[in-house]
Order: sequence, then structure tokens, then C-alpha cells
Amino acid sequence: MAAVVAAEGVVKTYGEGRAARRVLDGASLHVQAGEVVAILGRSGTGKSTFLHLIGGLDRPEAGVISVGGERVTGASERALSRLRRARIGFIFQFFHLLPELSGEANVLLAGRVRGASAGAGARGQALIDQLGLRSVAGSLPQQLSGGEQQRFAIARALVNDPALLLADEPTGNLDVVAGAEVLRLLRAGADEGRAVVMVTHEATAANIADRVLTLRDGVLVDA
Ligand SMILES: Nc1ncnc2c1ncn2[C@@H]1O[C@H](COP(=O)(O)OP(=O)(O)OP(=O)(O)O)[C@@H](O)[C@H]1O
Repeated sequence: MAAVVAAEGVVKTYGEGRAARRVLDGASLHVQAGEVVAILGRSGTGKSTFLHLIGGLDRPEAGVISVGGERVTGASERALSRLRRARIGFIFQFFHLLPELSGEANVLLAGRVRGASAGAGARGQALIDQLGLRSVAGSLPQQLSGGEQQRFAIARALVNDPALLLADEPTGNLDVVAGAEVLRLLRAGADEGRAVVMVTHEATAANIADRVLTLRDGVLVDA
């Protein structure tokens, strides 16, 4: 079976000249459908950078990245935004919900953009029910708890039924109970056949992972 994520030899440098810092130096990662991979590593080692590169939010200077068999590296901006909408769900530490829209509207909007998958509206409503968000569906993000905001963010990430979920410190801003629920939802997302790549500081988050890797000296190694 082809990997959902195939990243080979990824190199990324920030800055120029004497200030240049090579954050990724040949990092490689392959993730299959149904698999959760946790990436640990000290602060500043390049975990978020790597996730952004996989998701096509930034470009490496060397290496090859594919998602779902489609090239991320070398793709045009237009192709990248289509690929992101169709295949990738992003979940961030600070939720990144649009503040002027209700939780429900945040989810449904993601299912209405150009290139959204068929049936996204119905799926969004079903996710709001499944994730226990119906009673707060009309609330603005600022009126919601952190755990509720993250569950809306997960519903938004799932609304187009992506093959890949990318989660950057998804429990970093939550208490233990809400964090455990978010991890359970990520695990369930993989058990439904998605690939999940999660960057985390928290060793407990790795409990739901099939594989735990560490980013060290610019490459991914077994933890
Ligand atoms: N846009 C940027 N321009 C310059 N340097 C950057 C940029 N983004 C990140 N860096 C630097 O690259 C390094 C890796 O950053 P990154 O956010 O990927 O690390 P991280 O492992 O996710 O860290 P943390 O665990 O603290 O979130 C850091 O030293 C950071 O300061």
C-alpha cells in the first residue's frame, strides 16, 4: 500500500549567510493509512517546521514530499491549496478558529470552500453531534472552553474527510481531561483509515501513537 505521507531527505534552512540555521537536514518520514505517528523533540528542533512542509504551508529547499501520492514539493500554489483542501486536515495548538463565526459556522465554512468534498455539510453536522458540540454549536470561539474550541477545530479538520491529519501540539493548551479527549479523537481518526502526524511535547500524547519519533539534529530517529 502506498504511504499517505512520503517525505524523503527534507532540508530547510532559516536565515542567510552567517545567520543561517539548517533546521532540517535530510529528514524523512513515511506514514501509512491508519497509522498515528508522534514526533517528539526539544523546543526549537524543527517539529512545526516539518509539519508545515508536509502540509505544503512552506517549501523545503531540498527533498521530496508527497501526500496521497500527489507531489507537494514542486506543486504550484494553486495545486497546493487544492491538495490541502482535499486531502489534509490541520489541527493547531491555538485552535485557529475564525473569531467572528460560531463554532458550527467555522466547521461548515470549511466544508463550503471551493474544492470541498461532496457531502461536507452533512458530515459537518454529524461531526458536531458526534463530538458532543450540538449544545454549543452557535457559540463564538471566545465563549467556548479550550476543549470545545479544539473539538470544533477537529470537526473542521475532518469535514472534507481528509486522508491526512496534521496536528501541531493539539493538547498543548488543554487540561488533562480535554487533552485526553482530543487524543482519543485523533486515534479514532486514524482508525477510520487516515494517517495522523502529531507533533507534541507531551510524552502522554505518544501513548496513542503507533510509532514515536524524535527530531534531533535535523533528522527523525526512533524515540
Ligand atoms: N519563519 C522563520 N524564520 C526564521 N526562523 C524560524 C522560522 N520559523 C522557525 N524558525 C526557527 O527554526 C527553529 C525551529 O522552529 P520550529 O517552530 O519548527 O521548532 P519546534 O521544534 O516546533 O519548536 P517548539 O517545540 O518550541 O514549538 C527555531 O529555532 C525557530 O526559531
